[in-house]
Amino acid sequence: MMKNVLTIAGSDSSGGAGIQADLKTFAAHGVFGMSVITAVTAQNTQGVFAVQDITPEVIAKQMDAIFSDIAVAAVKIGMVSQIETIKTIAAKLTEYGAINIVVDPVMVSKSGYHLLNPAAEATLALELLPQATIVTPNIPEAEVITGQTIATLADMEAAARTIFALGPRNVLIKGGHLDGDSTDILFDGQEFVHFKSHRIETKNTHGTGCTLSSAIAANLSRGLPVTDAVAEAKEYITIAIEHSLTIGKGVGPTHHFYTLYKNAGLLDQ
Ligand SMILES: Nc1ncnc2c1ncn2[C@@H]1O[C@H](COP(=O)(O)OP(=O)(O)OP(=O)(O)O)[C@@H](O)[C@H]1O
Ligand SMILES: Cc1ncc(COP(=O)(O)O)c(N)n1
Repeated sequence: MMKNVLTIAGSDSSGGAGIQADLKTFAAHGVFGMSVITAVTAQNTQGVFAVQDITPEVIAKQMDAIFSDIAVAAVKIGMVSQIETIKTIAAKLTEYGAINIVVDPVMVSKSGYHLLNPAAEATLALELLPQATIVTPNIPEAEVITGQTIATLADMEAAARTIFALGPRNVLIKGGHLDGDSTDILFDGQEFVHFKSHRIETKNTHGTGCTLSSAIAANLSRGLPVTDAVAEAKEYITIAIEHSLTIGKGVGPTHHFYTLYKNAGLLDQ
């Protein structure tokens, strides 16, 4: 039976990141996507120009509407903006006993806009990380959460240990921001697993983190163990970046449906 997967995140008007990337990723994985919108951003490949946060009351109502009616097999959490937003989401996840929770601790957009109020960073770590099946910070986010500097794979492993101590069951530190190969490191409290891909030379990496975390959530919803869920998600994002789309004048999006379109003979249309 098709699994139902929820994203709790912000809307990206240009469709490359946030809710839009998440729903496309869910569709590409054959799961039924649902969304709780935390904020509406006016955004394109060049920057973020305005943000309207959705009130905690309306976020709570969106979660009630979904969880009171539909079985949710996994939840991905992205942009969460404000302290009260985070507290509301954390309380509702507890109330409904949500499972397979993937927390992507989105802080600053590629274009440099603070999508998370810096005053809410500690709340995110305290309230959401303990509920996470897996948390997926990029390097700058891992540096903020830990206060540690990360320049090497060994630094990534050390930061993963520090973040694990905050309560998530697994930590995946993404290596997209280091030079050289793009290696993501998974830590389950016991062992490290490295997921390596060669660095793809492209400027089009808008929404890569959103896409990876949604792919992990989709894979967890199908019952895959965490290591397999991450391995398959890493393959998916690598293909999506390899075939990224030069849309707009700035940092373009990735291609969510490359393999599906290829198999259906749709690529030349
Ligand atoms: N140039 C690249 N070549 C290959 N893989 C990449 C590249 N850039 C990012 N990745 C991969 O994409 C995934 C997302 O990593 P990244 O560090 O870019 O996350 P992020 O900064 O949170 O993304 P975003 O903020 O755009 O959502 C990781 O699996 C990473 O290894
Ligand atoms: C609504 C929303 N959520 C997340 C991101 C992060 O993606 P990126 O770092 O590629 O800008 C974004 N830009 N917008």
